[in-house]
Amino acid sequence: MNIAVIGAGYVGVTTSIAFAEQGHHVFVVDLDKEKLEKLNHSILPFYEDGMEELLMKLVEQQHLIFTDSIQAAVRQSELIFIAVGTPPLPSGAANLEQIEQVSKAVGSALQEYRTIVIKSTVPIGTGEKVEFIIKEELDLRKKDIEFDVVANPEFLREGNALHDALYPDRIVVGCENMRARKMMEKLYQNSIAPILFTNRKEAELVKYASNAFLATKISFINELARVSEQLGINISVVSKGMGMDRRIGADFLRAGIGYGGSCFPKDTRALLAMSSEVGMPLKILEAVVEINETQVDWFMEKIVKSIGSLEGKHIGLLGLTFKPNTDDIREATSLKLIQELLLHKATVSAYDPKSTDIVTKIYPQVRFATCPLDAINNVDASILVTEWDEIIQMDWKEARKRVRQSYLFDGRNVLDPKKMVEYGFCYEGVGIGNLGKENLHG
Ligand SMILES: NC(=O)C1=CN([C@@H]2O[C@H](COP(=O)(O)OP(=O)(O)OC[C@H]3O[C@@H](n4cnc5c(N)ncnc54)[C@H](O)[C@@H]3O)[C@@H](O)[C@H]2O)C=CC1
Ligand SMILES: O=C(O)[C@H]1O[C@H](OP(=O)(O)OP(=O)(O)OC[C@H]2O[C@@H](n3ccc(=O)[nH]c3=O)[C@H](O)[C@@H]2O)[C@H](O)[C@@H](O)[C@@H]1O
Repeated sequence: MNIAVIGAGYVGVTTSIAFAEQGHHVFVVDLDKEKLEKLNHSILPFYEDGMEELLMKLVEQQHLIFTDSIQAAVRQSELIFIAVGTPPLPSGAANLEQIEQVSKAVGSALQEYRTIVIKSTVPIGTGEKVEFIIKEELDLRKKDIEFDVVANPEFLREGNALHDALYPDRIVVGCENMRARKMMEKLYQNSIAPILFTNRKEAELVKYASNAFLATKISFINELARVSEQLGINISVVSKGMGMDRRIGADFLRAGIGYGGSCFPKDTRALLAMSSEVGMPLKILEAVVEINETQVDWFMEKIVKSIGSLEGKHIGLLGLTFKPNTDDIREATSLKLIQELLLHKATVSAYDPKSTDIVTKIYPQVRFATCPLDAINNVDASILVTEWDEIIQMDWKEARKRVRQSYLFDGRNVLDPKKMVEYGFCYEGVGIGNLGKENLHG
């Protein structure tokens, strides 16, 4: 099929590559000419391991065409995917400006029947809104052209994006009639993933509910970690025990210094705003957001409790991105942590394999190291913020020799506490308590 994908962000580019890899011809549209130019030269606008090679192949085969013309893409494609951003407004609600702009442009480009598919994460009722805007444009042009609007939310994870787009757990398609459903069945006819057909609003809510539920698992375990610590219980063992029950599931039960990224914080707040708008604010979600927003503060309290005033102390941060295998620092907990450390008048060194350039611009006061060992050279405390393999597997024995004081805070519970104590660290995780105090003055 010929497919247009509007918006060349993480989702637009990844789904375009996945469709092209499945044999479709994809026109990728964006307003950002510089981005299009780079994509044309097989340079991704974000870091995702292994994706550039595939991009290069598909560009060479002309299965992927990059353009700034919505008109040309809409005219040549049977399916039009909308994958633009839906960033948060100050109220927490989603900003639909990009969606509205694209809907208008699609309305003014339509010449014959098209199925328009919303891939972006959008508030309940956006399908109707998009339909209304397109209809309005057609009325202005005095054209009576038929079209359908479908909701087909995306569930990919950054860092695993291509795999998730090619082999999703499920495909959710919200449509309002058989014609649209048939188009979507044709598109996904070779997919091995189960397809759930719903109405449009149901599909829109499945997306928010899924992200909110995953965020709930994280905040649940993070709050429980605070309690475990008081009780002298290791939360990692508790997570393991809970996760062995298939009804609960082991994923998203890892305690840490909080979730970040471009989606969980944004989507939980947007769902809260939607629920409040209909007079039913989701109490659980209010708590989920609050726990996440205070997790760094709680972690900072632990640090201060252990090492005392941070004034003049040298702190080394390991990892800055909101999770490993991405260069994304949107809503990364590292940013709040740096801000707090600087407020406490600490000196901060940091290492990250991918995001140093961006963070340098935000915090020029921070010294950016070239490798993990360099980041903790002569520090009073080391903090693991993002669980990059390179950081987990660094030479921790050597690391112990480099630090000035042996405090080690594991913000992701990924290091082996016993080994760290053996190497001479005083180790503290999230809900794991404090081990190796005897190493403090060694
Ligand atoms: N980033 C992720 O991992 C995931 C994101 N989502 C959702 O997908 C949507 C897109 O997310 P991202 O790709 O991260 O967004 P993004 O903000 O990185 O990219 C959006 C792109 O749309 C382009 N754009 C904006 N207005 C346009 C217009 N009028 N015409 C053409 N292009 C236009 C922008 O230039 C930009 O390149 C959001 O709703 C997000 O919540 C869903 C699943 C995963
Ligand atoms: O809507 C979206 O954009 C996407 O949001 C998340 O994907 P992503 O933000 O890429 O990253 P996740 O792997 O979900 O991690 C999010 C945050 O939760 C944290 N996390 C995750 C798991 C866990 O057990 N504990 C924990 O603190 C991570 O460190 C990270 O900061 C969802 O997993 C995707 O399904 C969804 O499509």
